[in-house]
Amino acid sequence: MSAQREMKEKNHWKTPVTIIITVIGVIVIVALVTVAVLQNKPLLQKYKYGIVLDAGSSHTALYIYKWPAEKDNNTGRAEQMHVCKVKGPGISSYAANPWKAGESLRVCMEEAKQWVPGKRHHETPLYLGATAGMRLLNMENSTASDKVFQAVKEALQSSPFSYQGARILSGQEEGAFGWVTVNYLDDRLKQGLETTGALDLGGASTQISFVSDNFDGSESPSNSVTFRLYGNDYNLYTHSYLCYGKDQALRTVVAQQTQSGPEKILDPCSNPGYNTIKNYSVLYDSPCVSNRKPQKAPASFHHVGKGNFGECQKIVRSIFNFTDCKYSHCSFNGVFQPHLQGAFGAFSAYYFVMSFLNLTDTSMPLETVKEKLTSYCSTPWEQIKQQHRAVKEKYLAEYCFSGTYILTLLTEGYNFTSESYSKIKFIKKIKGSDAGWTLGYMLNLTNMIPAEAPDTPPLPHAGYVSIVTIMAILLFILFILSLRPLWPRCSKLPQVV
Ligand SMILES: Nc1ccn([C@@H]2O[C@H](COP(=O)(O)OP(=O)(O)O)[C@@H](O)[C@H]2O)c(=O)n1
Ligand SMILES: [Ca+2]
Repeated sequence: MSAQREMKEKNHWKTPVTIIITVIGVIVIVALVTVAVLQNKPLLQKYKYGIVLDAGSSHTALYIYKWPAEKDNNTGRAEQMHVCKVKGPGISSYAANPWKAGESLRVCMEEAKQWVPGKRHHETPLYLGATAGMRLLNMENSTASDKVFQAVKEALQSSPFSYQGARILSGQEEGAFGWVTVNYLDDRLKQGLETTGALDLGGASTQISFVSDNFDGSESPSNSVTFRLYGNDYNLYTHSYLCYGKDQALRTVVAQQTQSGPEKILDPCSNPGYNTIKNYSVLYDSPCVSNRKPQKAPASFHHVGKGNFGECQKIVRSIFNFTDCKYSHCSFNGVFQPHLQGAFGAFSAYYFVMSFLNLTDTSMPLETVKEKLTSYCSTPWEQIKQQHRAVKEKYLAEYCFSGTYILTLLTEGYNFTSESYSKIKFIKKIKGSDAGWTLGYMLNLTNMIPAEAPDTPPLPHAGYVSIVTIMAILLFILFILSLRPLWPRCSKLPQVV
């Protein structure tokens, strides 16, 4: 055999070896990179679910949340998946027939079964939290309140979900969980960023919650809520004003006016031309106004609109007590409040009212806000109705009062100045989830926000993938080099002519 042929045969044998080595090498690289890519990343995203019913004074809403199941508690944010508005009034309105309170929830409970996958039903926690409407009913008639809870509990327990209880939230809880929701959705807690204050306006109570550098809780411990979240300590100032939700405040303002002339009131907070007959017993059916009830009241009164912002604001002011304060600073009614600090998110009725009145832009000077309210209040009732045919008359009739109340509460009650007012954002949702106490409440009860910061990996996921890829390629090159003695020495081959 000639030297040339021998060489060729050797090459024939070596080519498949090289191919096999290359294929194995590629497989190893692909396998290593795949392992790196899949590290911590579930192949199929599975979700967990949680349900919270917000039993407010005016209505009940059922919220369904979902979050990635495979991830650690502290990664993958929980988000709102669906909301179901319960038909009819809030559960406290069923004091006379409690079973109807339970019945009212059934439609939304059925809807929830469609949204949460069947095999997750039994492990999905279900909570109901009641706020100021039930706080008032409980004060007025605790037996009726217990019966409403019994009915609600039975309705919820008959669902396939994992019922975790129905209870009245304290004002502090309501305020604090609203703050947790806003800051959680904004990713401020995990990143240890400066937090946003929370302003919640309900129908029967209103809450203000914020972190202030000069508040340590010592001056008024009842306003202090402490949290340790993701390794950061928060000392939150929070207060809930019972009877200062917009529906109870309106009741108080109307009741205030019936004291001077019980047959007819000429109300500056209602549009001119507004004229209805209202029932006294309905107006006074609340512990917020019962002390204002006239001695000899007729069965009904004429509620006539006058439409005057300035006069309306005077009456609104009169429901606040600005004089008594035993602390260094007070908001109103002798309640301690530290200096306002930072940005605020204002949600629930703050948002509904201000968005209707086109007043959500807080860069607008307070003077302009007043001018716009003056104009809305003085618009004839017939014109208002014609311009907003799709809006419920009950809401329409109240916007002059509600706008005036919000402005007065913020600027004179909480002491927002023209500068700090511009730091308020009127919001409904953050990243698709409603602002409100429900999400914060669920995160707390399911221990989804850890007290300590998660052990952050020294490198982000992409870093691991790059390093493993580079190492795999280097290993492969080394391996190929180690096989050098077997390489066909092409350059030394004699030229075949
Ligand atoms: N579309 C809507 C829905 C609610 N609202 C008001 O938002 C408030 C919600 O209060 P709520 O029922 O949560 O009562 P609280 O128990 O929180 O005091 C009520 O005053 C409703 O009238 C509104 O102004 N527009
Ligand atoms: Ca509420």
